[in-house]
Amino acid sequence: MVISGTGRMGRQVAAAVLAEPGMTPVAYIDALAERGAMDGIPVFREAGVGLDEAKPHVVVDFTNAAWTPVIAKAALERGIPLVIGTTGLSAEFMGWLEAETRARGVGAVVAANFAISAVLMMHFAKQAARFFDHAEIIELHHDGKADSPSGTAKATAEGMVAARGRPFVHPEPEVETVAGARGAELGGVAIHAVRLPGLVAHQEVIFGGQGQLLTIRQDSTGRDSFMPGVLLAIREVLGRRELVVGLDRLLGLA
Ligand SMILES: NC(=O)C1=CN([C@@H]2O[C@H](COP(=O)(O)OP(=O)(O)OC[C@H]3O[C@@H](n4cnc5c(N)ncnc54)[C@H](OP(=O)(O)O)[C@@H]3O)[C@@H](O)[C@H]2O)C=CC1
Ligand SMILES: O=C(O)C1=N[C@H](C(=O)O)C[C@H](O)C1
Repeated sequence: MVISGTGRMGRQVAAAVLAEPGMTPVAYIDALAERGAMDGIPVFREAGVGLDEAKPHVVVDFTNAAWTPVIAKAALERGIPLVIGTTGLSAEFMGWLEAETRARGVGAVVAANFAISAVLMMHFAKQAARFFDHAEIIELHHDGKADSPSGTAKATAEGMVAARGRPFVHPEPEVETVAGARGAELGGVAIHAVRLPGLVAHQEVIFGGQGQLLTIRQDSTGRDSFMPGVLLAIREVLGRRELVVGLDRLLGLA
């Protein structure tokens, strides 16, 4: 296994893979890395060189929307399947990945969230979506997070709108005394992003109706929450020949 990214998630994946029978982290690839090895694992800075030297069965990427297209291109050119957890990826890149995996017959799994509790939270939010006209999302993350809103929040809102077949009702303020007070908006769902030290990754989906509220809340209290999903995706991607978006598809939920 080659791990793209030596950040919080890359290193957590390396530890999980190391502890998993039958899996070995053979190298990291990190374009910005200053050291030649981390945790006893060699670090390559150039994608092609790293893949040619390490010859992995799978690449796992947790980096940044600027880097993921680079490692994805290098991996697919070599026929190596990918598991991608990086969020904030462009629609253009996702379209390219869909076409490229299909054309080459090489698998890729892209999931905004690998925690089973988050996958279920998104699943339940989709189920509730057709019973309410109003919904808002509060996502809460650590203060080091690069992208806002979170990929999970976007995927949740998109899934809810698709499940319902039309946008939610989004009440606009008559007067907005501080710009952005109503948050971002996707398909009528207001999304509010909280960034604080002390948080890991959390989300509330709040549905409002006549005299009632439904709140679906999910908490990742540690990055170990993502590891069973990542390991499942690594195993599954080897048997795939095209792009799979969302862990729900690997869990029989979609
Ligand atoms: N799908 C899921 O379940 C989860 C997804 N994520 C997503 O994973 C991604 C990484 O998260 P996290 O590990 O916390 O982030 P970190 O900031 O800790 O790590 C990011 C990694 O990407 C590298 N990187 C950043 N920018 C670039 C660039 N322009 N070119 C090349 N490499 C770059 C960093 O290199 P360096 O350290 O050398 O600067 C680092 O190795 C995020 O998109 C996050 O949203 C996170 C948790 C769960
Ligand atoms: O950056 C993070 O930490 C996380 N990113 C993913 C996202 O953007 O949804 C998944 C999880 O929320 C943790």
